[in-house]
Parts: sequence; C-alpha cells; structure tokens
Amino acid sequence: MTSSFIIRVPATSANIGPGFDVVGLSLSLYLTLTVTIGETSTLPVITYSGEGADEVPLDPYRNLMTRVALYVLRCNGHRTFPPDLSIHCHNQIPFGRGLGSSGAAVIAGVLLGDSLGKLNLSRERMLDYALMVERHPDNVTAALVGGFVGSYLRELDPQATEAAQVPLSEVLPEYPSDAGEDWGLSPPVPPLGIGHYVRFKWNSSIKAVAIIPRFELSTAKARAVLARELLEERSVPLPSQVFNMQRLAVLTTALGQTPPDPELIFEAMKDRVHQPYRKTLIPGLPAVTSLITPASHPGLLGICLSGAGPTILALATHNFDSIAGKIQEIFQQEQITVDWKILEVAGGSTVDS
Ligand SMILES: Nc1ncnc2c1ncn2[C@@H]1O[C@H](COP(=O)(O)OP(=O)(O)OP(=O)(O)O)[C@@H](O)[C@H]1O
Ligand SMILES: N[C@@H](CCO)C(=O)O
Repeated sequence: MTSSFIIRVPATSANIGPGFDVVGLSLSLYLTLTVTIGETSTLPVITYSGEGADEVPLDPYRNLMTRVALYVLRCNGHRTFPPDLSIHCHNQIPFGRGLGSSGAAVIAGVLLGDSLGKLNLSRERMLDYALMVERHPDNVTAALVGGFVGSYLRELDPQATEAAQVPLSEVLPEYPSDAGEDWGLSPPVPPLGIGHYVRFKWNSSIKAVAIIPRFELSTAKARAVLARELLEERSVPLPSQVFNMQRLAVLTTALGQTPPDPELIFEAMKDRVHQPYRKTLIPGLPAVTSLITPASHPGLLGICLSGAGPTILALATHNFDSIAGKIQEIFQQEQITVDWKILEVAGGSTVDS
C-alpha cells in the first residue's frame, strides 16, 4: 500500500534593504515536494520539474534537500531513508537569484526528515536544524514561519557555540554512495534554541515586484565580496551601521501601517552595509536604486536588492507594470535581460497528506 504527503515551502527575500542577515519576507513562489512511500526501490527516487530541473543532482546523497533530510533523520536515531521512497519536486524558485532557493531546499529537507522519521519536531527545533546548515537566519526563518520576519542568532554558552559552529562538512558530509548504511560518526546534533524570531505586521495592499535578471549569482560569491570588504576585517564604519539601524527600526513598523507612507518607506529601504559592495556583481544596481522614486513612479514604496541578488525587489501598491518596465529598461542598458513577477507575501511552509 502506498501513502503520500505534500510539502510546500515559499520563496523568500532577505534583507529588504537595511536588514542584512536580519529580516526576511516569504513570497508566493513555491518549492513543492510530493512524497510517496511504497513504490518499490532501494534508494529514494528523486524527480524534478520547473526551475533548476536541468542542474540539480538527483542522487539523494548529493541533493541538498535530501542531504538535509538525512541529517535530521540521523540525528534522531534513523540510520538512513525509509525504503520505497519517491520524491517529486516541482520548483518555482529560480536558483541563485536572491529568492531564497537554498533556504527553501533546506526547510523542505528539515520537514521531509521530520515527516519521514515521524519526529514531531517543534518549529523552533526545526529552525535549529536549518540553522546548522544555512547559518544566516533571515531566509530559513521566513520560509518556515511565513510573513515579514525578524530574527537573530542567540548568544549560546561556549559549549553550545562550538556545537553550532561545527564545519558544514560534518553536518552534511559527502556520503560515499557505496558505503551502505555505515557512515561512521554520528552527525552533530544542533544545540537547543539557536535562533529566535518575531513576525512583523504587513499591510496586505503591498505587493512585491521581483525583477529577476537572467543570470545566477551564488550567495557564496556575493558574501565573498562582503567578506573581503567588511566581514573579516570587521570594518563596517559606524556611521553606516547607524544609517542602517535607524532605517531598519522604522521599516519594520512602516510596512504594517495603513496607509503605507511612500516617503517614509522609500528612505527606510536604503542600505549602506551590503548593497554598495555588491554593485560590482550587479551592473545597473546603483541606477535602479537611485533613478526610480515614488515621485517618478506613484505606487512605488521602496526598492532594494533581494537577498544576495541579482534580483531587485520593488515594494508597491499599484503601477507594477510601469515600475518593472523602468527597471527592465535600466538593465537592458547593461545588456541584461530580466523576467519579472508580481508576488504576494506568503504564509509559512506546510505539510499536508
Ligand atoms: N530545490 C532545490 N533542491 C536542491 N538544491 C537546491 C534547490 N534549490 C537550491 N538549491 C541549491 O542551492 C543553490 C543556490 O543557492 P544560493 O544560496 O547560491 O542562492 P539562493 O538561495 O537562490 O539566493 P539567496 O540566498 O540570495 O536568496 C543552487 O545552485 C542549488 O545547489
Ligand atoms: N542575508 C543574506 C541573504 C542571502 O540570501 C545575504 O545577503 O548574503
């Protein structure tokens, strides 16, 4: 007899301007997994359709989502996947564009491990597992709980800090495909309560226009620019930090107010901590964030880089076509082709039978 269930995880946009590694917004593009148990095969069979189908590994020991599921299972006393498992993924979230595709895959993996192992993990515990893999909380938290979310990584005691910082290669090892079920060492179990979050109000008249360039930019590469410039030297100038904190404090309330105030939000979505350093990777970014304003395009509330880019996120209440058209025109001048979509703020991840 076969049984099946469906996991659905939304896309996310992190940062929203000044909230680097702090805020995330879930958006109405989805990674959907249809999981069936009872179709005879020894290894899980994975199939994909939609975004990334031509590049994603289908080997369950190489695929990010199933590797995360295996990590969760192994931390909870299950040596491997249950037999006779097949997973079909339909993916609407483009890879490496700043719309949280890896965060969605990580959350899908945690939910898959939880369901297959009948673990009944709480949302907080699920977040711990996700944070052992993707170590900035903004995308994974918004993908799990949905909405406009702020999060931080808790200060843990020294032992827990060490446990939460084990190399990623120990959390998600390269499983030798011929090693059967004997993979040696137990995986590092996450300490309790790595991250905390809160959901902010969101005015439902605000939509997110995602303008998506047709090139990929890996988060690792977009963070490496920052690492060189800032993170390793810990040299974010204090005035830039204050600039961002002032704006973030206002933004988290301003996006929930009725009616939304374009002047307040446009200024509150500016950033001096990450976007200036990423402009070398995204031609057109400075022009997009400076030439289009609520005065030139009524309905526009604010513009920022989505996550690590290259997608641009414009928040607006109306006039979506003309805002997207102008951003498309700026990218065209840089010989970059874009696609664009009007997205709603989504609910959190779901598992349904
Ligand atoms: N559904 C998926 N299944 C398996 N692997 C995935 C899936 N989605 C994304 N990935 C992996 O994650 C990589 C993209 O992650 P990356 O962090 O670079 O970008 P992103 O998450 O799309 O953008 P951002 O973090 O800026 O929002 C893909 O190249 C792929 O290896
Ligand atoms: N806060 C992260 C999000 C990546 O999706 C960054 O900007 O690098």
